[in-house]
Amino acid sequence: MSQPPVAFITGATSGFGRACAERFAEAGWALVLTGRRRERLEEVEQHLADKVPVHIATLDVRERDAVAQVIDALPEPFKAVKVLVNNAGLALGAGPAQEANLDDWQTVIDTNITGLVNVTRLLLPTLIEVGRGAAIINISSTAALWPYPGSHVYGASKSFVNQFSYNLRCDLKGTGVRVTDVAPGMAETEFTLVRMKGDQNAHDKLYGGVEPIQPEDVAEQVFHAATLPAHLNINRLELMPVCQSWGGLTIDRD
Ligand SMILES: NC(=O)C1=CN([C@@H]2O[C@H](COP(=O)(O)OP(=O)(O)OC[C@H]3O[C@@H](n4cnc5c(N)ncnc54)[C@H](OP(=O)(O)O)[C@@H]3O)[C@@H](O)[C@H]2O)C=CC1
Ligand SMILES: O=CCS(=O)(=O)O
Repeated sequence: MSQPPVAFITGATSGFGRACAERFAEAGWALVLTGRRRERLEEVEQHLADKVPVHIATLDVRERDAVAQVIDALPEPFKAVKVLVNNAGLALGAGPAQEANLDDWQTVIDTNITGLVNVTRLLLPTLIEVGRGAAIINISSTAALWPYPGSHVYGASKSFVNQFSYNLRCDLKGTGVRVTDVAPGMAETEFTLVRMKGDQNAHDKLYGGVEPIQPEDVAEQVFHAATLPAHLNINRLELMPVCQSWGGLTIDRD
């Protein structure tokens, strides 16, 4: 009997990553689920393991050696990763750049840029070996392209993800490996709780009285992009809730 295809998802303990795990499981994919919170990984595993093969690995994507170890130690049925969902990421703080905490900036850069690069580079040989039909789905953000006050390093880190995705496509030409940059706008996950360091009021205020994107909405788009016919590549997929649009430029007057 043939093995199910394997999806490797970073940040599968919450939000988009967890919803992606559920979406791929629904379609019968085997899952490699990673994140820092072990108990959350176990919870997701428990929820999905009666449907599909699941391998969990506690992993901080910032740690290159740990990423290499997790990939090297993948059990046989999980080795041939066909889809990588680079989802792990965060923002920290929402105040102006001049008030930002430099350690927070470093964490955002290390996670959203270095972490994503670590996982991508170390899985590229596998993805290339799988070849036609393989896919890298990178979660960037509307903040990659649309500036707003307080986005500073977060938005810039997502611009990196966007351009890295395009540049990967250039280098992967001829390998069959697709690359898609998925750029969601405002979505209700643990993102704001993390960004605002546990401030539940900030979470409730942002998502109250509107209809934000839900994790399942993003998972559906990720799954769609990852399972297109093998000759097709969505380069960038930007997604907003209907309640969100642009505010225009601002002017500082005397
Ligand atoms: N919510 C939103 O409005 C939007 C979010 N995004 C992006 O989507 C992605 C997912 O965020 P979202 O689901 O919203 O937020 P959540 O906070 O719900 O999920 C973030 C996930 O990233 C993981 N993570 C964070 N840091 C690390 C790390 N160093 N190593 C490994 N895993 C890590 C967390 O797992 P753990 O803590 O267990 O390690 C968690 O599973 C992020 O890249 C975010 O920037 C993009 C556009 C909009
Ligand atoms: O990436 C997250 C969306 S936003 O908070 O930057 O608008």
